[in-house]
Amino acid sequence: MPDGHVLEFSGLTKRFGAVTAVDALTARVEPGVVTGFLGPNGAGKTTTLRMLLGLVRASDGTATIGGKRYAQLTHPLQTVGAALEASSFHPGRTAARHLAVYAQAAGIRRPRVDEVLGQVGLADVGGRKVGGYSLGMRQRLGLAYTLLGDPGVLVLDEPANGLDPEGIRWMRGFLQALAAEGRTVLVSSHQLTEIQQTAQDVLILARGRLVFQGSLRELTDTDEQATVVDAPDRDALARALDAAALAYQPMRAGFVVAGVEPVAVGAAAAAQGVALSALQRRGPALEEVFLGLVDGTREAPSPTPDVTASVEGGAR
Ligand SMILES: Nc1ncnc2c1ncn2[C@@H]1O[C@H](COP(=O)(O)OP(=O)(O)OP(=O)(O)O)[C@@H](O)[C@H]1O
Repeated sequence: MPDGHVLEFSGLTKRFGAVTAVDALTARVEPGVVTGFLGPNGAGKTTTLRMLLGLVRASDGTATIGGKRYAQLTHPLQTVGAALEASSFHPGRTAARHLAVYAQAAGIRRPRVDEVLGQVGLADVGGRKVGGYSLGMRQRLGLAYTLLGDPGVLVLDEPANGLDPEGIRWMRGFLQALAAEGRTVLVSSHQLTEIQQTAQDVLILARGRLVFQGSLRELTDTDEQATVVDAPDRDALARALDAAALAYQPMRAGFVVAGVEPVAVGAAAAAQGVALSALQRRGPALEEVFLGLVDGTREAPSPTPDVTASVEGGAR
């Protein structure tokens, strides 16, 4: 099994004239998990990936794969498989022929072509000309190309573009399986919803700057917790909350009590003998946090508080 490598960006900067497309990006991408590279259109994701792959020269800083710049890799296709958005395939060539050309150039044995076509679900159509491929089939072909050298690192730009819901589900499972094998998988997207169910970690870029790096779980681990509580007798519940001086907002799913833990809300209800039908903690919606970070109205969540660290440390 190929080893994943750490991807490291250090002060990475790219200026196009007056435009700073990527601004002092410092981040690490670890093997073994799918990492989402998120940001709105124009945030600088593609430019970052192009610098990582040696396609664009950085104005400043470095981007390395296992400690080496792309140009220093002895066997690039066997180390990192990359599919950037505009992967172009000659329409008059078959998918198998395309892959065979790349395989030969990289010293990869020919049977590998059929293997990767099978892996991405194109085994039956590998002999067809790419000109007749749907966008989703081209995406799969792009992925097949990245897998040719059985690399430990995969870098994919918007791989779900053009896929139907079934294709998106397939891609999700496929990328997670590759990461579970120990590979490094970096996937860019401008849509949180696309990444949400695939990635464990995320880097979020806005206007060329890193606004968040961490796990998706940490992203919503903010102070904006609330408790949602409900009871068959809502009037009695309202009286119990009033008696405990807890402010609440009636919603369809129950009452939302902002900034109060479920245990305190449950105790208030119990004190008045009110039976509950629901009691749960609610964090801010992920989408809300993402958009706030991107438009600058929200700060990145602070590092996990000490109390959580010691609980987790104690459990180990
Ligand atoms: N070759 C170039 N010359 C001049 N400006 C460029 C060039 N390439 C990118 N830019 C600019 O750099 C910024 C970042 O673009 P980039 O394509 O990296 O963003 P992105 O996050 O990948 O967006 P998208 O999701 O739309 O691809 C944009 O303002 C873009 O116009």
